[in-house]
This record gives sequence, structure tokens and C-alpha cells, in this order.
Amino acid sequence: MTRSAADPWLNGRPPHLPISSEEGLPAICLLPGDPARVDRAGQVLDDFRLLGQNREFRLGVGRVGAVEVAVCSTGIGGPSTEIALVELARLGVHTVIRTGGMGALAAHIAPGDLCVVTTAVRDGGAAACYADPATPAQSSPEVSAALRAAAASAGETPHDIGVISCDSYYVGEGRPVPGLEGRAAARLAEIESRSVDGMDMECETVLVVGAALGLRVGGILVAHASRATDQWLEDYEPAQLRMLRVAVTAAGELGRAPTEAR
Ligand SMILES: O=P(O)(O)O[C@H]1O[C@H](CO)[C@@H](O)[C@H]1O
Ligand SMILES: O=c1cc[nH]c(=O)[nH]1
Repeated sequence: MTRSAADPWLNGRPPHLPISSEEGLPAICLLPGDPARVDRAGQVLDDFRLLGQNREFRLGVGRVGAVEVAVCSTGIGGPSTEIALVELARLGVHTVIRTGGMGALAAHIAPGDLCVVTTAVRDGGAAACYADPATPAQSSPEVSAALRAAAASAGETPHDIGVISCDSYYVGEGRPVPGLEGRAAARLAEIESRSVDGMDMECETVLVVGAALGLRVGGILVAHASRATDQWLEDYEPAQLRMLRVAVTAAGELGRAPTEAR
């Protein structure tokens, strides 16, 4: 059997994710950007096992109660996130929850705060291949509701937020790269004028590409930093674990009461 360039799966194995369609995946998958967060999610899942890693795509599966949950890192930005989503959908995943970090823009969101993503401003590249730029990036209401309920049961009080997702961390997020300070400042002012609560680099792709593929989509983010107060959370792991606990509980609920993918 030879690999097709147009459809480069071979013997049920996708070209990027370290798994074959014979092994299959659970219907629900958490999507951190950082590969190291896959193992952190494993700390709050039962019977976690790592399936493998290829490039930025680290993949594992575990369980919450009777519900199996996959965790797959997307790497940074739209292109690698699009690849993960398309391959996961073909492997049987129908619900995805981004579990990431963000820079808060709204002054009332402090580093370490949890945020349930309801919408994303479309500022990346990959998602434009899947839906016209006018198509809104929105979480599936049942995914957001499950995340809010899981947070409440853990004693957390997450913010409901809109994020802007863009494919540049430095100048694109208004950081002063030497020689480009003016450009970065103008960019930050432009982002601030859009009235969003935070910025990351993957939510748009998860919401738009996932929806175009017929998946239920959503996201929970923890503020790693505040651009409003210029604070940065150095001891980030406890906040990530709080977020992951909420996401795993929500995944358990969504898996217990499956609805049709939208
Ligand atoms: O916290 P994760 O999911 O890695 O994502 C955030 O961190 C990366 C930037 O450092 C970007 O991918 C951004 O969206
Ligand atoms: O400032 C930040 C922090 C996390 N992720 C981002 O994209 N930006």
C-alpha cells in the first residue's frame, strides 16, 4: 500500500498523531497547547496511559468514572491545532475542550483565574480555510455549561470570556520586540479596542475548525498573565491543575450525557 499525497493516512495511521484508527480514541478530547500539560492532565485522570508523541502532538487516554477521555496537545497556533482537530475527528472524537493559558486583557481577571471561553475574535490564519471570516467562533453551549457546572462543583468561580486568538505571540500580542516597539504598541492598542477579555493562540481554531468538522467545541483557560497589570504567574502548575480538574469533570458529564454533535 502506498501513501496518497492528497490523503496521507497509511494503514489507518494519520500522518501526525501517534495512533492508528484501529486503536480508536474516546469521543471526548482535551486540547492543551503545551505537550507537558498532557501528563498534567494524566495526574487528574484515572488509569492514564500515554499513547505517544510525534512533533508537538503528545497523546494519552485516561478515565473519569466510566467515561474515557483523550488528551492531545496541539502545539502553538492555528496550523498545528488544525492538524490535530482534523486527525482527531477522523479517529472518532466528537467533543473537544481547549485547556490552555492566556494573557488577560480585562483588569478584573487576575493571573490564576479560570475562564470559560464563549467566543473568540477571528484573528488567526488556519480557521479562515474552514469558514468565512464573518462566521463567528463560538463554543457549543452544552460544553460551556458543563465547564461552568464542573467549576461550581469544585468551588471555582470562572469568568465567562471572549478571547482574541492570533498566530503571533510577540508583536501579534503587542509585546515590544526590539526595533518593533511602535508596531507592537499599535497592535496592543488595536487589540484593546476590540473589547475582549484575554488573548491566546488556539481558541479560534478549536471553535471554528471543530465546528466545521461537526464537533462539539469549547474551552477553559487559566490566566497565566495580566496585560492590564503587567503581572506574570511564575508558579503556574497549581493553576493548570485546577483548570484540568474542572475540564476532566466536565468531560465526564458530557460523556455521561452525550448529545448529537452540532
Ligand atoms: O497554554 P497553552 O495551551 O500552551 O497556550 C498558550 O501558550 C502558548 C504561548 O506561550 C500559546 O499556545 C498560547 O495559546
Ligand atoms: O500572554 C500570554 C499567556 C499565555 N498565552 C498567550 O497566548 N499569551
